[in-house]
Amino acid sequence: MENSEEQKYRVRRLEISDKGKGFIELLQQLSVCDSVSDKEFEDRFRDLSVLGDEHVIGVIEDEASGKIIATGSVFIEKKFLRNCGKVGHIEDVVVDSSIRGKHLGKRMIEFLTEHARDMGCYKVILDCSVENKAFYEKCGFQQKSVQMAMYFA
Ligand SMILES: CC(=O)SCCNC(=O)CCNC(=O)[C@H](O)C(C)(C)COP(=O)(O)OP(=O)(O)OC[C@H]1O[C@@H](n2cnc3c(N)ncnc32)[C@H](O)[C@@H]1OP(=O)(O)O
Repeated sequence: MENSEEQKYRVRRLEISDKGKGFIELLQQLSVCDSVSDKEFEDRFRDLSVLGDEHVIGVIEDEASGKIIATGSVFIEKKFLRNCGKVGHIEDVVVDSSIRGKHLGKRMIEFLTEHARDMGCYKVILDCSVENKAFYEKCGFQQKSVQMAMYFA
């Protein structure tokens, strides 16, 4: 991506005004997220803000349209293992369907993994579908283990 494009599509942290810029609609392209009121959004935003650098949500805003077109999050798990080591967990990565394939997903992953590295994590991990395995490999990840889940709702 050229420098002007890099400037245009820079990753920044989520801001409280981003709900009005299509942030929730973007998340809907990943999973169920259809009834978040303004109050619920603000309450959750404040809950997460208290965590500071321990939980970061990145976004890319399209300056032309003012819409949020990519997002992803990373939270930092503090462990006893690895001599009180830390692990970064990447979640909720999505690029707007109109602009996929232009390396915005990769930029988002770079932002999130760099944050985990800066926070002193010894590794960063994520779960993904088989369809997205090649994308994460291009971002430098390797397949490890098996994903397990138990849903309560
Ligand atoms: C931890 C999680 O959140 S998993 C959930 C991931 N999100 C989703 O599934 C939501 C729907 N999908 C998307 O939003 C997007 O397709 C994403 C986030 C998976 C990828 O974002 P994009 O911006 O389209 O990917 P990007 O352009 O950065 O791709 C980087 C490289 O991976 C490749 N790539 C991207 N997706 C795929 C794929 N599904 N299969 C094979 N290669 C892929 C690209 O061709 C590119 O290769 P290159 O470097 O050789 O040119």
